[in-house]
Amino acid sequence: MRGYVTCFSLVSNQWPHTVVGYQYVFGFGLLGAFLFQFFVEDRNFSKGAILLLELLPGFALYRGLYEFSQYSLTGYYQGTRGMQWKNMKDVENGMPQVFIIMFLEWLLITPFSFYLDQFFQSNNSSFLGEKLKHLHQYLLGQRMKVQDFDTQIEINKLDVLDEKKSVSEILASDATSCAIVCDDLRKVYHGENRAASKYAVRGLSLAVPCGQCFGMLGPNGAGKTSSINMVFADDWALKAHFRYSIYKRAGHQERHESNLSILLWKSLTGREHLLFYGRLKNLKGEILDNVVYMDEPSAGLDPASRNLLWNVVRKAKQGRAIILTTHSMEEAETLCDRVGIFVKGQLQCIGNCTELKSRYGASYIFTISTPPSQEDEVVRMALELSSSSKQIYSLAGTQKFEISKTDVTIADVFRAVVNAKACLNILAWGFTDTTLEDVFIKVVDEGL
Ligand SMILES: Nc1ncnc2c1ncn2[C@@H]1O[C@H](COP(=O)(O)OP(=O)(O)OP(=O)(O)O)[C@@H](O)[C@H]1O
Repeated sequence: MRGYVTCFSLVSNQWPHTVVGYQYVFGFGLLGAFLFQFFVEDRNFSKGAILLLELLPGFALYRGLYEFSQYSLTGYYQGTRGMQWKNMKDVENGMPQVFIIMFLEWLLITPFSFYLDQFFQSNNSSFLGEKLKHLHQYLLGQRMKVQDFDTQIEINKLDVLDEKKSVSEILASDATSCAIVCDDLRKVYHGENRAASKYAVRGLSLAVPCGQCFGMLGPNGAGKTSSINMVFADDWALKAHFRYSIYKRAGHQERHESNLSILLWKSLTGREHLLFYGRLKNLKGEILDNVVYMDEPSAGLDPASRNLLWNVVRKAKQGRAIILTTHSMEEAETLCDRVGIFVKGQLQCIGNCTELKSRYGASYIFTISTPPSQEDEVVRMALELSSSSKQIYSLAGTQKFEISKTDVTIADVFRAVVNAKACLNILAWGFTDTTLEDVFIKVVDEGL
């Protein structure tokens, strides 16, 4: 019995499986005692049918134990020694078949149990477990489908291409002041069961020098945390595409090696890999200790604590590279020397906030609030200011228009509002240059 419990426990060490294992053994014990045993003892019952029943592991085990008990009972009353090897030849006891069946089933069930064990443990991230999952998908005819899978990820944004170019130059040069250099970083989440796999990070190339704070912006699920986790967190595998500036620091002769896959351990973090290879190259601690990352650090903080945090970050920036993810445009403008906006795992634009605003902000934003009944007059007024005025927001009398900078001057808008006050009940109005938030919305809209 114990052998079978062990066999079923192998399926998983989680208790529900063990309970099922015990129930199986117990159930077959009862069936054996109240059903199968009568067939065995009935001399007229077909031997072939018994053999078929013994193909069920529980019955084969029961038959073996039953025969052992019969021999020991006889031995007890007749003074013999119970079942011995020579008794294997007795045609009536069927022990050779039992041993053969159990041996063959052991050969089959052991790897199968191991397969189930690896496959069903949801938190199993072992290499073998992953391979078995893929094998399972393959066997089910579910060859791994990677959502929007492109082996060659296309980048058509000039600023992003420039960043990629400078990463290549940094990797090609002997010395660099960059604390972080990511080259073509990618992350794929393999779908559970029949779900398609997904590219969470698509070819991120980024160089962050010491003393710079880089802001990662993007909508929920854009791949910011996945990118950061690949560099820093404990339980993520590094891809062979990912190279750290450590190799550059390690010396000229390492360049060739850095372009090849290096030995990566799943149990080590990006930082620990850095330390390991760095120490092998006799690098000093301070080189390895100059990177900080913050994932939405001010989320949930009150304004006073947030200001305090921002001051600390500003001070900490000296001599360190900081990567920060945030949904607060104010935080990005306050702390970041450069920002990158991510959409669907891909960097859509990169640069400092002023650059991005002037690049993406060819328009002013004209906001005006009136009673809802006067909305149409306001739209007419915006169109009079510029025929290309574009309404970008309208709710309960508050409307926002995008007006090209080449079409109007600030004075034109002031004049139009003063004139409109004669016939419209203007509750509030504003005229602003493009904000980082506008850039964000625009870039995200384009990228989706
Ligand atoms: N463990 C995981 N398994 C499968 N998919 C995942 C896993 N973690 C993240 N994803 C998916 O990868 C994509 C990127 O997620 P990620 O958390 O990196 O985005 P994010 O930009 O940090 O989002 P947020 O701003 O909400 O933190 C998302 O579509 C997410 O659903």
